[in-house]
Amino acid sequence: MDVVTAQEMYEWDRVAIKSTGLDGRLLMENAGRAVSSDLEKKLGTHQRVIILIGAGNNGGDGFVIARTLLNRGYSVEAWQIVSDSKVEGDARYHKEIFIKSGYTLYKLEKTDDLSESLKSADVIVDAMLGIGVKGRLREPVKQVVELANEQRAFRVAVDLPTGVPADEGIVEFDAFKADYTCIIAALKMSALVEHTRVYYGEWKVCDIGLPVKKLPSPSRKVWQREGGRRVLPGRDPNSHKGSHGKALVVGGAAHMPGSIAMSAKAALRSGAGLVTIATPKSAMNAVASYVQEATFLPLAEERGVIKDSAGVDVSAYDGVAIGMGMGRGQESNNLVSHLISTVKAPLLIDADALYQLKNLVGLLRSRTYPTILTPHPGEFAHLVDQSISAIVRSPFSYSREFSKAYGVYTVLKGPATIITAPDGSQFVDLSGNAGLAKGGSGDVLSGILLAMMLQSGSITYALNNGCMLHGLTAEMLTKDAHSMVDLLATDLVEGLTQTFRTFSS
Ligand SMILES: NC(=O)C1=CN([C@@H]2O[C@H](COP(=O)(O)OP(=O)(O)OC[C@H]3O[C@@H](n4cnc5c(N)ncnc54)[C@H](O)[C@@H]3O)[C@@H](O)[C@H]2O)[C@@H](O)CC1
Ligand SMILES: [K+]
Repeated sequence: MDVVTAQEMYEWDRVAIKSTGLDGRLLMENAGRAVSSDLEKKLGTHQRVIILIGAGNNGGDGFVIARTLLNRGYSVEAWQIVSDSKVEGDARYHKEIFIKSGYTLYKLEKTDDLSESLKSADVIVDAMLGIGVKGRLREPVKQVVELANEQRAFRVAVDLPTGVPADEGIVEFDAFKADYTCIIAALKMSALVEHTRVYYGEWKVCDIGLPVKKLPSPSRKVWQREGGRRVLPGRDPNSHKGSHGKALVVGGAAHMPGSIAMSAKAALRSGAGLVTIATPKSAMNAVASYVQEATFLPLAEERGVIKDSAGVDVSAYDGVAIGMGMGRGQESNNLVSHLISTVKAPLLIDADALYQLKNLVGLLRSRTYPTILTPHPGEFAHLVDQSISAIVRSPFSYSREFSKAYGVYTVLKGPATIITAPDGSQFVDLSGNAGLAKGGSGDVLSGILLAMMLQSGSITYALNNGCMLHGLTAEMLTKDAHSMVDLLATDLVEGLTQTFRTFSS
């Protein structure tokens, strides 16, 4: 599923019309019908529907929806909220068909009249503005949006909620608050960004018959379960432990043995052949009691945390992850820079090692093997010297810029996790739920990602699938055994068993 900006959507529209001769009015008819059919699944036959229609093509979709639902016998009032002279082009064409079909068009003259109608509505459909919105809402749209938001009716947006920008990064806006959004043709970027996604409610993308083969690819996609399943690494019947990769996880401290232990166990549960844990000697017993299958590489320590361990030999491993529960003291800085310079295999940098990376970021460019960073927005903000709110408002551009500048894979974690490759191509993983918002989930993810990389020819597929397996496990566990409140990271490690049994079969 592609994710587009407003500009990319307009380009799709242009290419579709130019390359095939499809008429814009036909696309509008398709859009309106697709939305109507989707909406019908949510409508009771006696429910009163009010459709709010604006001046542009989003309003044009509204005329088609109103006509289609009225033709199908629903109780619909269509309200044009702008003056007649503003309705032009394809929207005007569909307005005329609506009127010639014998239906009444209500026009906004006194807000009180619309207000009365809205009060008795069961469903309010917003076809006022779509991807063409510019800046804060102007009157009369602003007032109508405020009125609609006050009602108890079920609110449905067409394409995107009026006022919400299609792109990331725009902070000042007023918007229709939808319970459900029927998105036209392609998912808009703002549906995945924290401060705008809340306005969409639940959503679905409706197909309007664009010529898929002809459309330019936006190089930004949602990673989907079926695609993921197809590229999940299998288990060769003749394989042995060496066939599935030797992993090294580096981190832990005497007062924080849990993180590295969970990463190691998650890596084993995700199919790594052998896992070695490099940790201070004083943390080893605690870690070993949780992961009996791992071997150990004791590291020099001072007061329970890793001390300068620059000499540690990492040549024997097929993949390395560093940072989980390591602590942020300067002592481990040399170790991080040593691994960046010497690991001749995929190197995943997480948690406290991301913190250390700030002074070492220039070294990343010299790596010839894949480097993977797995920050949450706070860690990423620290790394790139931005505020957390700047990152969560523009996660796509910040992670793309960073990945391209330093030649690394960035896994920016969140409700929509964005996985960016060094060439700037991006995938979004939407699996998981709020049960994951707890200490330790990230450690488990690092272990899964490391194991997936050992077993897959493609780092991107490994990361996408690793994020998805992690999220699916949370979803599965909170469906039966757990709630989102009590779910623990160790539950995720154990839950991987069922995810692999069901997802990879
Ligand atoms: N393939 C496509 O791209 C298709 C797009 N369609 C629809 O067309 C929409 C885009 O149409 P348009 O480009 O006409 O744009 P919109 O319909 O989103 O908005 C344009 C109108 O909004 C007004 N406007 C902009 N900012 C405003 C503000 N802050 N306050 C008040 N009024 C404001 C403009 O004056 C203009 O009249 C899509 O969202 C979708 O609903 C569909 O008709 C089908 C095909
Ligand atoms: K809309």
